[in-house]
Amino acid sequence: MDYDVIVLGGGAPGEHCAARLAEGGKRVAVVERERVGGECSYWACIPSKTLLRPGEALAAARRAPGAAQAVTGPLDTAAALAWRDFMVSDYDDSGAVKWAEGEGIDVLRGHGRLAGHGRVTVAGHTHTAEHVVVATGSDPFVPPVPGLRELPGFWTSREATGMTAVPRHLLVLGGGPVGVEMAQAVTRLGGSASIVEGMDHLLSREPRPLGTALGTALAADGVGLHLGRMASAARYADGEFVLELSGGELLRGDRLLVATGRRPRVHDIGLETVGLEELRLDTRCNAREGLWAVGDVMTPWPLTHVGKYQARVVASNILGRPRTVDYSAVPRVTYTDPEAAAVGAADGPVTVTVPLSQVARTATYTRSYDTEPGFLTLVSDGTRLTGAYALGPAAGEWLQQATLAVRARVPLEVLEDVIQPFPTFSEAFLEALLRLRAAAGRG
Ligand SMILES: Cc1cc2nc3c(=O)[nH]c(=O)nc-3n(C[C@H](O)[C@H](O)[C@H](O)COP(=O)(O)OP(=O)(O)OC[C@H]3O[C@@H](n4cnc5c(N)ncnc54)[C@H](O)[C@@H]3O)c2cc1C
Ligand SMILES: NC(=O)c1ccc[n+]([C@@H]2O[C@H](COP(=O)([O-])OP(=O)(O)OC[C@H]3O[C@@H](n4cnc5c(N)ncnc54)[C@H](O)[C@@H]3O)[C@@H](O)[C@H]2O)c1
Repeated sequence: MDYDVIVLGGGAPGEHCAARLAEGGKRVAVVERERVGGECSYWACIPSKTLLRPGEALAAARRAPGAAQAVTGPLDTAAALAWRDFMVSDYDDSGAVKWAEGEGIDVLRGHGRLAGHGRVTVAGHTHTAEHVVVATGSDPFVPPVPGLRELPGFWTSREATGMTAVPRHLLVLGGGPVGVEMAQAVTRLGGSASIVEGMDHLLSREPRPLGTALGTALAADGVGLHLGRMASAARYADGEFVLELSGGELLRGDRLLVATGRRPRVHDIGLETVGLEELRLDTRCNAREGLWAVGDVMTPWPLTHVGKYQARVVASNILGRPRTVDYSAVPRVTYTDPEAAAVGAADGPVTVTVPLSQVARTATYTRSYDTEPGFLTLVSDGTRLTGAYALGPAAGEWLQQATLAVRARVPLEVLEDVIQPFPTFSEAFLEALLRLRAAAGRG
């Protein structure tokens, strides 16, 4: 055997799996055909969060009397884009490769393909290993809207996160996390944006109240919202992209971002050579003897932290410590301002909502504390927390106590006995838990 484990795909989950295995004493190689670090590092999480941050910082200052008066000039777009370039290492993965080598991981450059059990062919050479971990990620999905797939020059998330100039008006097809984050980034970097979303609320995978409240916040930023609308045609005319909506309305923009979801990258990876027509995993993320998968290629939630979680589960199993995945408490955060965060179940027998305006932190955070959308919803089966979601400043940070509570199955009585610091957004849990216990008939 050349290796104990070959990881096919060097995105964040693949890297993470390889590092855990190398730490555990395994001989590991990662196969990567593009850049070590994958989508997240260069064209997804990192650049999108970096592009959102200048607008968020500026808006926070403008909401705080005293700081607002110090904001006298426009946002420096060139500096914001240069920060993005720095954060993606100018699209150069030599730092990531150096890191991998430092961990004792071999990087095999080129397109990898399974060539039978425990065999992976890269650049004409076949390498052998006891285990193979498929971590090939996902590609953007472009829907079959008439004219769209043939349209030259439309953006997917790669071009949007890599923008070298801010669009005057960005048309966004799809109101999921990619669409809403990029629409707000563009709007706050000095452009404008409209979102067309087929469902009747943004963030269609999340609870309706969360997507609806985010819509209110984005509309206040000036983002145009066309909800419950499908594009019936797309074209380029007179120097502009044109989206025709069901009902005949026309939207125009100098750029078009298609953000309508992603599909697993399973094309030409040789699944048939190991007798598989498709990847199906058990709760250990195992497809068959010696074949595992992590990350977007096979996941209930295509998120970096979920892929890295799967990676830890797989590494643990390969290292002889049996472990299975538990998806009951998957945290999701959309990094708009305000943030939209959710974990666990969207609905349950007992559900309560409290507005953020009633916690003292909100009033110390912004002068417009009672007019901005913000809330915390808790979902329970009557004895434990089974889900939670929130919209508000840094909601992705303070909602994580709900992630722990759901995952650890903390009884409501214990949660209510938790001391929350004053004044924090976390104090919203106090009132919400009181109401939850009353609603569950246990107050
Ligand atoms: C705009 C955007 C923003 C996002 N923001 C967030 C966020 O804030 N937080 C979050 O948790 N998630 C976010 N995501 C999702 C996150 O980017 C993905 O979940 C994550 O990148 C998946 O990692 P992966 O390793 O499975 O796939 P990838 O990152 O795509 O990595 C797979 C790697 O495998 C390589 N590869 C594929 N096939 C082969 C082959 N046959 N041979 C050799 N190499 C191959 C590819 O080149 C790639 O480098 C975002 C996604 C987008 C599009
Ligand atoms: N902050 C984050 O964690 C973050 C940020 C960006 C992306 N991501 C991940 O990347 C993945 C891809 O994101 P995404 O936003 O592209 O996908 P998505 O599947 O989450 O959202 C796509 C949206 O497009 C809509 N849609 C699909 N076809 C349409 C059509 N023809 N017309 C109008 N609307 C249509 C869907 O209803 C859906 O709301 C997500 O699953 C998410 O997990 C995460």
